[in-house]
Amino acid sequence: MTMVDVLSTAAVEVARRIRARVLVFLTEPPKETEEELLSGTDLTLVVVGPVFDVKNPRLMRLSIPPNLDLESTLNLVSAFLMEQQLVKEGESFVYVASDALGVKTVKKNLFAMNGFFSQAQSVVQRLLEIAIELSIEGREGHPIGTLFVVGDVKNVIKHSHSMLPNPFRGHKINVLDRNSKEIIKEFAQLDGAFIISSRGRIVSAGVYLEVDPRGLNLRLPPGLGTRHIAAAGITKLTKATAISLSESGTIRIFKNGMMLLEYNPRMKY
Ligand SMILES: Nc1ncnc2c1ncn2[C@@H]1O[C@H](COP(=O)(O)OP(=O)(O)OP(=O)(O)O)[C@@H](O)[C@H]1O
Repeated sequence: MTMVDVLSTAAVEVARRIRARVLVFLTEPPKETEEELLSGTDLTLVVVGPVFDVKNPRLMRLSIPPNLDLESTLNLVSAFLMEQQLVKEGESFVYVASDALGVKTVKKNLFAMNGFFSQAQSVVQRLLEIAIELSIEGREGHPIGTLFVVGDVKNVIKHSHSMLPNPFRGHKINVLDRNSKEIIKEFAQLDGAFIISSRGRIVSAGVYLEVDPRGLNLRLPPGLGTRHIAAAGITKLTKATAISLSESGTIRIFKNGMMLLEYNPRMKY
């Protein structure tokens, strides 16, 4: 019997006792657990893995950035479960990792819009992962804010201008390449936005987005400043997705002028 087998059996028992409705695997579950669960209990099984799939509503695969710390992973799983109405605020779910078993109670102040998790492609996920690290770590002891605009590069460029010579010109740096992370974090200290292709190539940084919010009918939470208006606005003007990191540590993802996710890794959820 492997460790995951042992933990899985215990997790089913814990779920039964605390009346949890969802069991989350942060690691590949044993095949028998899947079968046993789907026949013997009314638990929903969510497996965090590389593909998103809701074909079987009692056995879901959820794709979130793979290299997050446990707390951020569980927070994003919570957002997904709330979005799917699988748990309500105050309810708990049981999770199994490769060497741990735990219970997480879901709080309400994490916002994810319907469909976010099914849409987020790998480039957006990767930037979310980098934004989470930047939010937690800051840079040289200071909190920093930044903005990534992904996809529809031609149209994004039409609505922007460079504030400095493009440091990425002539370099083929891709956000999906593990080695690019430190470079991105370093250039995130520049004013302005990164422009990134839908395949992950960094086209430029230090870009000012020319967005006039009048007439765009953006529906944003109150109190957001110019970075966030530009982030939401560019996604209304183009087909791009924007990932903003506020100096306060909050990460927001926008598409079609709407906010799809709001998460602050520095906060306790
Ligand atoms: N149109 C824009 N295009 C690109 N970057 C922008 C734009 N507007 C603002 N920024 C960037 O956002 C930074 C912060 O601006 P501001 O404080 O108004 O935004 P904010 O939305 O309140 O963000 P934060 O929550 O981080 O303070 C600016 O210094 C600039 O680097």
